Amino acid sequence: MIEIKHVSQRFPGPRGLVEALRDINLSIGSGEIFGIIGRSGAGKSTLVRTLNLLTRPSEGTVVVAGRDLTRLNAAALREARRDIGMIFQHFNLLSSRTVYENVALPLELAGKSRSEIEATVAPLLDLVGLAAQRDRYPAQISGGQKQRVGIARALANRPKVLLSDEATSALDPETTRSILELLRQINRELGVTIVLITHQMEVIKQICDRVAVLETGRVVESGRVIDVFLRPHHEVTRAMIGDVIASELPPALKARIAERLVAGRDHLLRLAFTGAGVGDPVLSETIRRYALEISILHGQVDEIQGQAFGSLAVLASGDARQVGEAIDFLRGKGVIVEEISHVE
Ligand SMILES: Nc1ncnc2c1ncn2[C@@H]1O[C@H](COP(=O)(O)OP(=O)(O)OP(=O)(O)O)[C@@H](O)[C@H]1O
Repeated sequence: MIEIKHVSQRFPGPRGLVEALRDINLSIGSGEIFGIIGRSGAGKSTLVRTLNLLTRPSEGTVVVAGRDLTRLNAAALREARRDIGMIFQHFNLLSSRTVYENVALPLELAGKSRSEIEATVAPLLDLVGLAAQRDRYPAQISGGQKQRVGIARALANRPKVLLSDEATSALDPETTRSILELLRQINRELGVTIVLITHQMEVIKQICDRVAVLETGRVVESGRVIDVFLRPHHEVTRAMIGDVIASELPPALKARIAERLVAGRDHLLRLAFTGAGVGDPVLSETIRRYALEISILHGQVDEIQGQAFGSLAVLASGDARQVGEAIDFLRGKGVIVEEISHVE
């Protein structure tokens, strides 16, 4: 549905060119919920603006629903943008218009008749749960309800793609969950492809099928959400999924661990497991079988789209052969084990 090929974006800055996006390549399938996550300044806003060509990339192509947006003239681009709905962090509603009139706006701009507008807007308000609020003004509804209006408005032109730019960042956790639930329902019922730009891993965990991690304008990691959680490669990804990585341990502990790693009897391991493994006593069984001493440095149990996921950082003491056998045993039980050789 969306093919981003070799997209780079450079802006003139006070100290020369700023490379906001560097050779981005992403392929997002029809009906997918795809997350793009990154820290502040990573290039998320620039990427989302490039996806509907609000910003023209310095290089590369953006194909949405079979059309290369970079090759269209202004009129054709306006037409192509009807396939792309967008929702925003601050909702961008018109305060002088009611809920109904806000949702109707894109249809008015497209020259639809009053009856066509009513026939489209009424079911959309039902879908987002705002039928009873149709004559209220934005100032008279909650933040979550405002975002529901934003979603209904974005769907008015029956887009194939919905772009969400930090749409839940201004909402409390419970409202965030309900908005994400609504987006998932829209994805399933209407088949709309959704691209979510966010800095919140919670958003990715709750509804995304796949994720790309953006850092200094590059995609540093991408894949199925569960796979990225199980085997994060990049430090930024680890930090974002809340994994305590060696470099984030308290300095005094880090120094002690570094000494113990050098001495050779200790091994710093990251264990990750999913599904049934989360409830299994596999670690205690390993300790018993291989006569290891294990100190747990950090642990978390989480849920990714309803699937349990756990990760642990442990220091295992024992001779190299014992530890090696224990690692093989854990891997045999479906645990993903990574040995971290040094702490900096
Ligand atoms: N119009 C512009 N002119 C110059 N530099 C820009 C422009 N837009 C973005 N940048 C720079 O590009 C980089 C990426 O910015 P961008 O706003 O895309 O990041 P972001 O990931 O959305 O960050 P945030 O989460 O803080 O909004 C930053 O270094 C930013 O200063």
